[in-house]
Amino acid sequence: MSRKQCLCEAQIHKLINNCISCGRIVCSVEGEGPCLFCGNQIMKKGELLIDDSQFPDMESKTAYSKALMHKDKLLDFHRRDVHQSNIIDDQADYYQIVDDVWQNEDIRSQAVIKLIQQADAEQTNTVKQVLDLQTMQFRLEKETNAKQADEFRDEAKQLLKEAELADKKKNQNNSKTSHLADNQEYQKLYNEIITNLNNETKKESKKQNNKNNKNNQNTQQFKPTSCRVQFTDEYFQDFQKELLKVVNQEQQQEDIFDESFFKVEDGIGCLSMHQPWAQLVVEGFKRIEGRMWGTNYKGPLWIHAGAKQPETELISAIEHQYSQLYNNLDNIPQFPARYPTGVLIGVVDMVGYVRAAEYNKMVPKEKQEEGDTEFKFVFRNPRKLLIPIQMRGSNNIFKLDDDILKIAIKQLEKVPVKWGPYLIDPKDVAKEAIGEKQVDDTMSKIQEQFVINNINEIQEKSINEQQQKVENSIVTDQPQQQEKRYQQVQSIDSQFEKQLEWGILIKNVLKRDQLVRMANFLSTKIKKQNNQKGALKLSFMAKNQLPCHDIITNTISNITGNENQYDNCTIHFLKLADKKICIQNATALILIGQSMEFMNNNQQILLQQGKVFLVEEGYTLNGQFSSDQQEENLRLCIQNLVDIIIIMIKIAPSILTCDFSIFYEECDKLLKMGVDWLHLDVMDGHFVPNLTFGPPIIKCLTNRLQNRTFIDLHCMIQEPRKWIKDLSNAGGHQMTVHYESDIGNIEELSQMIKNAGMRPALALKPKTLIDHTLIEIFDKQLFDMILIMTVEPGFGGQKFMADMLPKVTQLRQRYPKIDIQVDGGVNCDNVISCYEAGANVIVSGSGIVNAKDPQQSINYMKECGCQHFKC
Ligand SMILES: O=C(CO)[C@@H](O)[C@H](O)COP(=O)(O)O
Repeated sequence: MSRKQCLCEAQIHKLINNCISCGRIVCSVEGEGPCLFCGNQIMKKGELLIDDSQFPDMESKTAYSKALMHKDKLLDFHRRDVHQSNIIDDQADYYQIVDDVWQNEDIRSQAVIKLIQQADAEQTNTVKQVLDLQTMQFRLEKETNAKQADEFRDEAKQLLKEAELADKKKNQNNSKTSHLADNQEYQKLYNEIITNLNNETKKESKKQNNKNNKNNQNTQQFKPTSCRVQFTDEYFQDFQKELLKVVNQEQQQEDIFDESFFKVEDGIGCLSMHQPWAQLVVEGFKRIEGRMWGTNYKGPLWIHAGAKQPETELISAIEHQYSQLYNNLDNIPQFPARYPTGVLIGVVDMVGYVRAAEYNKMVPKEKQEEGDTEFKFVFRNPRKLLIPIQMRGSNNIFKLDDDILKIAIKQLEKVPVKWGPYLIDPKDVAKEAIGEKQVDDTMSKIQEQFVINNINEIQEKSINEQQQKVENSIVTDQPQQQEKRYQQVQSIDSQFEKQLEWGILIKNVLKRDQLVRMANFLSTKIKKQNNQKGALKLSFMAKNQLPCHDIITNTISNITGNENQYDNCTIHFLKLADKKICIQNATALILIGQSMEFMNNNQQILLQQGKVFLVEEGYTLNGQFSSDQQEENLRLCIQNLVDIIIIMIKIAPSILTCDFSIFYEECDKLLKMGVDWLHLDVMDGHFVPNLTFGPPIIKCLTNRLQNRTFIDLHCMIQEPRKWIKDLSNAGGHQMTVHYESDIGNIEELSQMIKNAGMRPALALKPKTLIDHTLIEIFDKQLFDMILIMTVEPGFGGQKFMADMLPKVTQLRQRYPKIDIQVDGGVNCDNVISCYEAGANVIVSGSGIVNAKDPQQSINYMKECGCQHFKC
């Protein structure tokens, strides 16, 4: 037969061999000779490429022949005996029955012969063209050998059916028969395999035991494997057990638990997740994450949202799932506004994990948020990034890049979580082997928690009802009656104590005298708290909602006597226990129930437990609370506070006119006078005809200032994007770039500044008019602040250009909330006109530094601002 290409892969014709170059399966139709695909010489079966010269010594030659013998022995064992066990595996789905080695050999081989005959007949198949004289048309007719091929195929099919039936029958009959017991050679081989497996298993379990600190081998869990194995006699049941051990070892490698592998050396871990689940984690909805692998990693775990864009339908479905999961709680917060992809989005505390079996016992089915995964990671304390940071993800838990970490920490926002219950107690997490008793304990704890939660809900409801009654009885706004209302509210105290471990930050609503009264009111509550500490702690622990939010807000409404005012008021409950906190520019801060140390202008103030302190707007407090929490917590906490503070009026002295030989001392002096920001003018000698300083000098200053103030960088430089990273590293909090400089793609530039952890701001020179292009830019909210220059940039001490103020007015009308800064020639004589135009951030160099009494100038500027903005 001449050589022809054939695609049967030796399923129909006899196998010659595989091509060792391209892997083609060569059948007898393709025959020996060069491979018809790649041209490489096809070796015949049994032919070896290895010659004696490849064995340097006798020893390796003997080893090689021994290996060959061993291979033959195993193949022999496999060929002759394996059919006695019925092994079903996934591969079988992909192969035809003729190729199925597990089938009855005799009948199968007859069927194969028939198929070969059929194929050969088809090979020589000829088709005749026949002219139909009736229709006068040609038709095709098969020659007799083709018909014969059809017959062969039918016979083969029949035989294969028989083979299948015979195999089934045989398996049924085989169940009680030992097939190997009388064959000593096989018995020996079997024993050999079992001994090896046993040794391997012992070694492996020892390793596992050491690693996981397990003492009890019996706690190892065997899991079903992808290969279903059914053995039919006792003898093979032993074999099965041993085999399962091996399979389980492999399985355990898949179901990875390797502490060293997932330990993020010297760094903070990050986990990549798909949206929308990732966002739900950092916004406090998703508290459990299921994985097929385990890890002992604990502590802050950053969450990266993978690049895959989630479908709208998927988002709705998952949001629906979570609203159901929380039983459509009334106080369930809004679902995330955005599900960004390919970015770092926040951080949670990884408490540990629970295994699937424990999870199923701990959490009722309807409350389970994770499906069929072995390890359930337990998350707490979610914090989200105000601005997600673009980055790539990776597998498993990977180390977060230090640079990204630095930036990310600066802009975290704490997420409220108390509205919904946690179903797993951290104490029950990450126990390797949980005994029956422990499980029971855990169950009772959870049941207890459910009960307590329900009681609390009922109590809260009744308190709210009482509160409502009190409110309804209020008819006038006379001060005495207001005072009476406090008294009434004070009497509702059963739940109130819950927030005594908390601080409250009230922004933008109460006047100073109102705050003092509020503080006094809360003080009386604290006194009560001191008398009943133990009981309070318990109820607080069991409660999973924001403590007394309604009571506080209602009290504020009562104090102000104006419910609508509450619309502008933001109240933040800050959990202060065990936290170090540093505060800047708080409107009002009432701290309750904690001993803390503050530093105000280098003066240490001890805030004692049980007392309330009020921090007025404009004050800059810096300091630390004594605590044994990690440094990390401190930084996160600082950022949480800084982020939630509304910036109203800011006095930002320009230090251009100060004495640079005592740079730090000059800044320190200004800070002690109560200024809000430091405005640093960075000039490059190109964009403006003056040179000042750059990142190294800024860094020296910020190092000494130790994060005491907000560093406002006014960059009068030609290529601002070149300097973003350096300026951020130098300690900048805000980077103002000039519209007239080489900004390139403005959206990209703004994003780059945000990514570097700074607020982006845009400055306009006096000659730049606010046109459509600029309005489009500002409408996109690319910048947090707009700087209207009221002098030509480059030098301090110039004359204020009042004709720039209409620009400020124009912007304020369109953007009521944005920060608008004025810079150049601003002093006590013109500051009111700046406020009136709508500016809220005042840069003043010579107006403060060269003033007769700088402190007085600062105070005056502040007072005018407060009066104008009624804050
Ligand atoms: O950016 C600049 C000048 O380019 C300003 O920051 C001035 O340095 C402000 O100083 P005074 O005009 O208030 O003296």
